[in-house]
Amino acid sequence: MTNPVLKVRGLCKHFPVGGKQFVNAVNHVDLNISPGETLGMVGESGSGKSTIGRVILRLSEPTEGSIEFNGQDITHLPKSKVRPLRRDMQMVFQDPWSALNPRMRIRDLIAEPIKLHMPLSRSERHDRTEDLARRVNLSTSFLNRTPANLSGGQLQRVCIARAIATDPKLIVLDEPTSSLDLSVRAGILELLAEIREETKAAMLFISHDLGTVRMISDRIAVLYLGEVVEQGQAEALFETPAHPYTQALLSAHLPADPRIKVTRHVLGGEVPSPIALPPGCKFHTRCPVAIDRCSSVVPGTLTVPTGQEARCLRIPDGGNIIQRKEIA
Ligand SMILES: Nc1ncnc2c1ncn2[C@@H]1O[C@H](COP(=O)(O)OP(=O)(O)OP(=O)(O)O)[C@@H](O)[C@H]1O
Repeated sequence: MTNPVLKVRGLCKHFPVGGKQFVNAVNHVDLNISPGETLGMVGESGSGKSTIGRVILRLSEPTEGSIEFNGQDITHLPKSKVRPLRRDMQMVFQDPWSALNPRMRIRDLIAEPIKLHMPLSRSERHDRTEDLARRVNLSTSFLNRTPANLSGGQLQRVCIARAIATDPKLIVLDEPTSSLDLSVRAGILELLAEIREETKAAMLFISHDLGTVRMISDRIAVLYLGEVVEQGQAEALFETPAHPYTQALLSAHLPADPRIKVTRHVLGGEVPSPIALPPGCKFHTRCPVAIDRCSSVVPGTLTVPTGQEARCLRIPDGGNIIQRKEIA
């Protein structure tokens, strides 16, 4: 097996919010991403997706746990030593308009990371910039324009060109298609898939949209209140979701097709506050199949027959038990 590009263990991020209170945004997360692999991370708003992305790239400091990048422990690396690593780990954000300096030409925006990290001559940089524009299917006629003259999809292509400019080993994409029109999303996803094939970069693809995540991911991690409740191969996770939360997310997302026989789980109640996390399983307050024990016992991680890892006390009861209870 190839060594993972990214190995995260027991990662926690707690934001102090006055007094002795903390927002427990990320709680004991374990992740691996291999070269050429895309890990999709899904969860509702506030589940900690963006925070994980930022902490992994050391844009935000971890509270606990470890982050290994390319075999190097970067958890506590001083900022001065993190800076040169930026060449190898890049990020693409949701909103290309605010990610790009509106006063710069597209040419200079794409050349910026090259200038910062690669010892190339002026003409080599020029060639590389044009080559990058072509790789993201952006006409080179755009290069002398400023962002105001491009559409959202074209600007996101510029952001992707910047992200791949230095041949990074890891790219974190935080909702990269969410601000774009439906009609241009598929094109951006195709581009990302091509780039992954070409470059073998590891990708962490963050999205609240299951359909998008399914299209691009090899594996998927499902987050609830800052915790990975289920993680596994995309196919297995979509076909036979193990955790009641994954089942609820999927059934909410599924089209009403009478040929598909699934139990519909509709989640009741509110997401608890990350300042006062529930004891036991954090999902028990909304779980359709919770039993008394779930409110006091923290479930460990176990592997189900279809390969996913899930944290749920009900799974050892035989898995199917979760499917059986019909919630209207
Ligand atoms: N700087 C901060 N200070 C305090 N709390 C924060 C801070 N940043 C994030 N949080 C909190 O941490 C939790 C996780 O936020 P995060 O943005 O990572 O979630 P998310 O899953 O990316 O949500 P969204 O899809 O809405 O972006 C939320 O409760 C959020 O309010």
